[in-house]
Amino acid sequence: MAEAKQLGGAGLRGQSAGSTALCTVGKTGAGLTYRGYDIKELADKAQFEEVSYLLVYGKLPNQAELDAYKTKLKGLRGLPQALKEVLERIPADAHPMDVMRTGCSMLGNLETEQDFSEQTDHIDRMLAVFPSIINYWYNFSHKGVRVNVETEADSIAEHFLWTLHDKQPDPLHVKVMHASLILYAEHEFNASTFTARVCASTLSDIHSCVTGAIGSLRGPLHGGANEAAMDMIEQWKSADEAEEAIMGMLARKDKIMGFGHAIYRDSDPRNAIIKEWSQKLAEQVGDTVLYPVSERVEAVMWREKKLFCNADFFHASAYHFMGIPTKLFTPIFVCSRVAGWTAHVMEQRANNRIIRPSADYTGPESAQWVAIEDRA
Ligand SMILES: CC(=O)SCCNC(=O)CCNC(=O)[C@H](O)C(C)(C)COP(=O)(O)OP(=O)(O)OC[C@H]1O[C@@H](n2cnc3c(N)ncnc32)[C@H](O)[C@@H]1OP(=O)(O)O
Ligand SMILES: O=C([O-])CC(=O)C(=O)O
Repeated sequence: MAEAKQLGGAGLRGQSAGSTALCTVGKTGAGLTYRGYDIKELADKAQFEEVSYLLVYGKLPNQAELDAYKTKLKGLRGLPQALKEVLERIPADAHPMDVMRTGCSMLGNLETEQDFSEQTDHIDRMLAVFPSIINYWYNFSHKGVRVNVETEADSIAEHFLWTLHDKQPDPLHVKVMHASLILYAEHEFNASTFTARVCASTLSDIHSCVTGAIGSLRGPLHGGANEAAMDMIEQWKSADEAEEAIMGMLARKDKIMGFGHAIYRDSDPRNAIIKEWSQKLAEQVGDTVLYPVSERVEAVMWREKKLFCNADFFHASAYHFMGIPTKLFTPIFVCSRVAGWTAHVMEQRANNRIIRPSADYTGPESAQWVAIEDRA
């Protein structure tokens, strides 16, 4: 394991803002772990529901617990009529992350958390219904179809793909979705999780915490990078063309989306895992362009800048190969990260003090009052 990145300067980098038992990120000797379990082992061996249960309920479920949990989640996929009506009014050209934000917020109006003792029921509900929200809106606004969201799918991974394409998905795609949802589920005090914790620290309700977190995840420096990476790589018809374009972008000091990380120094452990799945999917669809382009961009970025792919970069091609529209990439991140966000909300609530840091004042020392008619 490489040394931890030297952290300092702006963006609260390197400052501890609290403690957590949920996750280590880039910790020497540990890397990325969820409650002590290595990410590679989880992504290889677990279903997403085992991981969401681990995060929210504090332990890996045994078979009976997993079965009961999945049955419960399956029963929570339906959309209330009032939420369907709201989704039907959101235009096709809306940003899908705005749809998620509104969907979560509307759910909070219809099924308000009245007391923190209800928190796990609301968390289970959000995990189960978020894929229904985005795919109901997508199918209605783009195809005029009111898709059935009460599918027979065995898992959240399968339910997402089933409600997107309105048919039972390819088992390989379901397997990849499990891995993807696991990789995205949790990442310590990243920007969106910190947003959720700040909101939780005011003793606000769980839908407000998650709605705020969705807003933070939307930005291209965070979750939105997977879509931005896709928009970039699909422009190029060959690896050579990609290399030339990347060299130009670096010369212009453009940001290359899907590269770099606030904490990791020389690799993001999620990349190797999703990259392997992207390669398998490329073989399945007979791709000869997108995967080689992605690999070349990865090589050039490392050669030129020692910048590495983060979790988002190979997610772009992997999702694309599964027929997922680019605009739905970041909402999938929401369907996964809601497990981590809400586990953090529970952790914050269990040992709360309102989060309220200080600022270094940089304004004028003292200003003289000027009457409005005398102002320049
Ligand atoms: C799931 C996730 O949210 S992962 C993150 C997804 N975001 C992206 O992929 C967006 C692209 N990446 C970035 O903007 C950044 O790497 C961030 C936001 C992830 C991290 O930001 P920081 O911690 O401030 O980056 P860091 O301190 O390592 O930057 C060091 C230098 O590398 C540059 N750099 C970092 N990432 C990139 C990049 N992707 N492309 C080009 N240059 C970069 C920075 O501009 C900086 O240069 P400077 O010193 O001349 O200003
Ligand atoms: O940790 C971060 O800053 C961003 C990230 O990779 C994530 O949230 O998954």
